[in-house]
Amino acid sequence: MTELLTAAQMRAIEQAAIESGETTGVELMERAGQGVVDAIFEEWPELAEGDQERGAAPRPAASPRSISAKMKRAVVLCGPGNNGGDGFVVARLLFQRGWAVEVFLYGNAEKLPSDARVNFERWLELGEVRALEARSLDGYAEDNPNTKIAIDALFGTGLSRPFHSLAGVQMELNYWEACSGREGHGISFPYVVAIDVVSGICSDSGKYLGVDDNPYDYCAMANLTVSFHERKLCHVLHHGPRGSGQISVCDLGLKRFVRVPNLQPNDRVFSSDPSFYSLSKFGDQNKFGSGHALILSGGPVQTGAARLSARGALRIGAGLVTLGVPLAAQQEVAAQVTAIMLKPIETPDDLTAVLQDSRINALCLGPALGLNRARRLVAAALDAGLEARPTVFDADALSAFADEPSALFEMLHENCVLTPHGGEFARLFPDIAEKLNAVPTKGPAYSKVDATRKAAKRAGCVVLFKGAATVIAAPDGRCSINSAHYERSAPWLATAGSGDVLAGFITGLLARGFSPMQAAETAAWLHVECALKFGPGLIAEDIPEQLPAVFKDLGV
Ligand SMILES: NC(=O)C1=CN([C@@H]2O[C@H](COP(=O)(O)OP(=O)(O)OC[C@H]3O[C@@H](n4cnc5c(N)ncnc54)[C@H](O)[C@@H]3O)[C@@H](O)[C@H]2O)[C@@H](O)CC1
Ligand SMILES: Nc1ncnc2c1ncn2[C@@H]1O[C@H](COP(=O)(O)OP(=O)(O)O)[C@@H](O)[C@H]1O
Ligand SMILES: [K+]
Repeated sequence: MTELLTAAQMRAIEQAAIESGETTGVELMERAGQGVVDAIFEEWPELAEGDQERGAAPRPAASPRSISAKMKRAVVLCGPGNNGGDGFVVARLLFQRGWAVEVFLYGNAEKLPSDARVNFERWLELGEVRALEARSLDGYAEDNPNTKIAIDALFGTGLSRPFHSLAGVQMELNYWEACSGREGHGISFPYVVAIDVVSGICSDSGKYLGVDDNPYDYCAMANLTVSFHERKLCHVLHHGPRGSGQISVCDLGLKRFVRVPNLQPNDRVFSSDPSFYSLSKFGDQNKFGSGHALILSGGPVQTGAARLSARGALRIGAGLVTLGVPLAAQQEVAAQVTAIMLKPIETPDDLTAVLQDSRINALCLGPALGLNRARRLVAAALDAGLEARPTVFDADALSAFADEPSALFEMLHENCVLTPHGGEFARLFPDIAEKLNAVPTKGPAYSKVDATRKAAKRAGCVVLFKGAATVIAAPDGRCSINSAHYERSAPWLATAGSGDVLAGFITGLLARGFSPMQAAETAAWLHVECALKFGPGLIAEDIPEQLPAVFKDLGV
């Protein structure tokens, strides 16, 4: 598992490294700038061709007047903090490779923090710094057709309030990002490279601060974002993935400092993957050794969702899977399933009777269950047979409590998992959703991580909040994110019934003995893997059928 850091955690790690005496802020900034340059040439190797080292010796050649039109050009936009400091380092390093580099500063050079100031002065020995104004980039790409790279070093982890003051510059970066790499009308546009965080995005939440509508039309965006040490939360949350382009992480040599005292295990957020948990089956267990999952179905013509869940639970390795079906839907379900078993469950008493079998060790309620049926069955589900039986609540089992979420929370126990999408989340946790959806006016803004942690605490169980970034949190603060972005982008997963399969995956893993947190994390990760395995054209029925191939790839 890799870690996803908040700005405060990153600062604490840097601080610990500097206080240890092993490094200095200036040295870290140099490594950061070098990392950005390395990442640029790794992403676009053709840009490195023909570069000739100028060496480090100061020379006055950077004056715009003495720059040849044939030289590759970079424009570097530096801000008032250390992110700007990284920008000055990048400017110097590109200059030393023989590039024409033009540097703009937003803010007062006198007020730059000390490390950034050092690099500002180093740059001044090589070239000029112009004041960045709203219209500074108007017509820039057209007037300077050899501009290959634009560096966004305006704000990084320190953005604390909305940044609208340079709307013209931000829109130009947005336009360049969209047009770069494409030839059109004889003009080529530079690639936009953001240092650490795309300027305008809050590092902890991934939200463009102060923005409530579509930010992709007018906020700064990047083709490549180069971050340091570990990815930040913004790289996987909210607007962050789309705004960041690709992510490259540069190692600053700080690994030793990750365990600084103020990083408590449950304050940390990880990127979920199944590397910690074994999916293999061992020994000579019989089928009951892998558990028995019960999935409750809705009534006639509403059985498809539960069947998808059941198929998911069986494929992921539950030893037995039974569908609990009302009498009127028995024939319909029986005609559609083979290895999956059926039990008539009409009333709460029927459910209580079935659950006396303690071998049924995982339960799923929700997919197309119907609001009334859900409301009637939940209490029996939580109260019968096995104590604290692992139980997944999805879809209708969540919405059924929209009027009185606390009635549900009072019944839940620590082995439950709630799997809301955005709408269901807002029904169960309206105040939290309101806070999450409000236009953020200052950073760090309230994030999906904050919201899911708070929800898990309130519900007293694991909450898996779905989306392209699925956030999973436990009441004690443990949290991970399953991100379907970048190389794991899986937009085909947003298809009817896909969430039902996920609920089945979690239930199946609970039946196999996974803890609620492990089951949710592993299921969410495998869900995306299945979508990637199948690719475009995926429908919900295909998802469970990819598991054998995914398991094979994993060596399960
Ligand atoms: N601290 C370190 O040792 C290192 C820091 N690094 C870089 O430093 C960055 C963090 O630096 P900082 O903490 O200085 O933060 P930033 O450089 O992101 O900017 C903070 C400054 O911007 C101002 N500001 C915030 N929002 C504003 C707005 N909307 N309009 C105008 N001004 C605004 C703040 O008051 C502060 O002066 C990282 O993202 C990374 O790029 C790297 O060099 C690696 C080493
Ligand atoms: N853009 C996306 N990329 C990847 N996965 C997504 C995306 N949008 C939604 N998902 C995933 O698809 C599933 C949809 O579930 P849900 O909304 O409950 O749908 P349904 O009720 O139709 O089953 C969830 O697992 C969610 O995390
Ligand atoms: K930046």
